Amino acid sequence: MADKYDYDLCVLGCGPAGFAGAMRALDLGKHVCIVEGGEIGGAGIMWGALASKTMWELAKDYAIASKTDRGYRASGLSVDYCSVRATVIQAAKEKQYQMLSQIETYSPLRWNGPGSVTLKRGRGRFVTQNQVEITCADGQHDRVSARHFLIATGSAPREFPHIRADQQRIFNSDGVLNLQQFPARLVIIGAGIIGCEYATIFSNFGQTKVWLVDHASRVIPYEDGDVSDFVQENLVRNGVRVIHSGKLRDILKKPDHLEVILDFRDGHSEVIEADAALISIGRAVDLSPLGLDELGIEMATPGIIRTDEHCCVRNHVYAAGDITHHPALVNIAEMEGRYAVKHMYECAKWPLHYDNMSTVMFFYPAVAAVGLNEKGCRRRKIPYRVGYCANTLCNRAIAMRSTHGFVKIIVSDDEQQQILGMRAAGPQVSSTIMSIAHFMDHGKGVLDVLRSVYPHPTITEGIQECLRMLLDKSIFKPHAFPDYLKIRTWHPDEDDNPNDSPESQEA
Ligand SMILES: Cc1cc2nc3c(=O)[nH]c(=O)nc-3n(C[C@H](O)[C@H](O)[C@H](O)COP(=O)(O)OP(=O)(O)OC[C@H]3O[C@@H](n4cnc5c(N)ncnc54)[C@H](O)[C@@H]3O)c2cc1C
Ligand SMILES: NC(=O)c1ccc[n+]([C@@H]2O[C@H](COP(=O)([O-])OP(=O)(O)OC[C@H]3O[C@@H](n4cnc5c(N)ncnc54)[C@H](O)[C@@H]3O)[C@@H](O)[C@H]2O)c1
Repeated sequence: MADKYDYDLCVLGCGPAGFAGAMRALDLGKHVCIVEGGEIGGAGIMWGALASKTMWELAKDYAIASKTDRGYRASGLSVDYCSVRATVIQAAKEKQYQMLSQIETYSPLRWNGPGSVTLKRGRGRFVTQNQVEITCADGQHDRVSARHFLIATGSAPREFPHIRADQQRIFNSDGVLNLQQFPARLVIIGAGIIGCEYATIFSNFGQTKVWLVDHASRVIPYEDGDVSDFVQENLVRNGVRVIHSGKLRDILKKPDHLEVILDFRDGHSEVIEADAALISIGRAVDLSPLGLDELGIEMATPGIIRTDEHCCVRNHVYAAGDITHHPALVNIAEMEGRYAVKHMYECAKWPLHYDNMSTVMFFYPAVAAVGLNEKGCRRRKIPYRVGYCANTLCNRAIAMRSTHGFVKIIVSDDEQQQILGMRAAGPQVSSTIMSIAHFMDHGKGVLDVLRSVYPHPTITEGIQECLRMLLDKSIFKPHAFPDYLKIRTWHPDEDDNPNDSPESQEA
């Protein structure tokens, strides 16, 4: 093993950040100990990204199977929550066992190559600069020492101080799989990504009356107004009742129902009777169990761990993933975990950068995002042009009978027309977003993208047509289809039209 320490690297947490970091250290021939106190895969697998996306896929398939506008109709369609839950758990376990299989493949008990991976189950806490104490589920303690540490212990659902998620009737995203059946009435508090995703899932299954409440005046309030409106319209079309500017006062547990009390800015209150409530008001980090004071790490703000641009907290201690307070995404967690290890062993080839990180929001239809939106450009006073093409004109979307969606591309308002950001909604956006993210990473403009001709019929042709439109060369013309094809320009010295400005929408 590694000189005077048990291991070269000890990784706390085996979610996306910890697992990716450990595997990169293995590539570099290091002996790694992973300490995991809960489920392998963390929020990336069991109660977060993979589990919720499995449920989203099942719900979407069910909604499509329920359609009656495509020349055929399914009969005898039925769904029960226990079967859905079993399928979701099966999917999550599939991934967990892939991770475990790889860990065991590189166990020092059987792998003789350079480096190894050892998994220890329990919650880790620093007891000295180079030593962690592990508390196992049965109360036993173990200690490991290492030269370097990667803290990747993630985040947890943010809670209301006065309302506990009992995971029986009041849930957060960690407990959704505890439901025993589809609730007849579900109130979701928080209309961010998790709230809108679960509102989509439960409304797609069609068994639950859903309310979606937020204290802001829009759903996904950090996106541009037109994107938020699009998402809200789809939720409402799916039967979700969206309630804005509602502050949750309390949730009263009655024997056979919940009473959800909301207070509004205009002074009135509303009480909703429901069977279950889901709280999705963001995520928070709890550093207190980690013993960071043993490392002499000062927390200027409670719950915030400061990392430098290399994910380094101090000398031999790094942090990656949700714990760093960068956007809570699997791709960011993995990127940081891998980068932190490369920096530890001085083999990082380029700096970390977060600017063109793509993300997909799993609504109905899904919405994908990369780079700046209009709000971001206006905040930074960047003059821009924005092209909008509705999927209504895209042949592939027409063939799919799924024209609900759009492509919106923002470019710099100069000769180069550098691509600054894109938002897209509709089928296949999780793949199409990357075709633009690559160009953005290389600082390319509209003309660079248009050198390639897109295959037909594909959803990506919407991107091509949108970019052509920004050069006044589109095949279909905004003048002929003003609702489907739009171009806007914005300059910092312009007075915003209050009805048009994405800034005017509350964030
Ligand atoms: C409902 C939901 C849906 C999501 N959907 C998406 C999505 O579609 N796409 C996307 O990119 N992101 C999504 N995310 C976000 C994504 O899951 C997180 O950003 C990601 O999992 C963070 O990875 P992490 O490794 O930092 O932390 P986590 O995945 O939270 O893993 C941390 C691990 O550390 C362990 N741990 C904690 N404390 C200790 C300790 N003291 N000792 C040992 N182990 C410890 C935990 O048990 C856990 O396994 C979603 C999140 C949620 C909640
Ligand atoms: N598809 C994805 O990429 C994906 C999916 C799920 C989660 N995630 C990650 O997980 C993070 C957490 O998701 P989230 O939805 O919990 O957080 P969020 O920050 O996306 O949204 C929280 C929402 O709760 C509202 N809110 C906050 N306090 C409130 C209160 N007191 N009353 C009413 N509303 C309140 C906010 O206005 C906001 O709309 C996301 O930011 C994202 O990074 C990503």
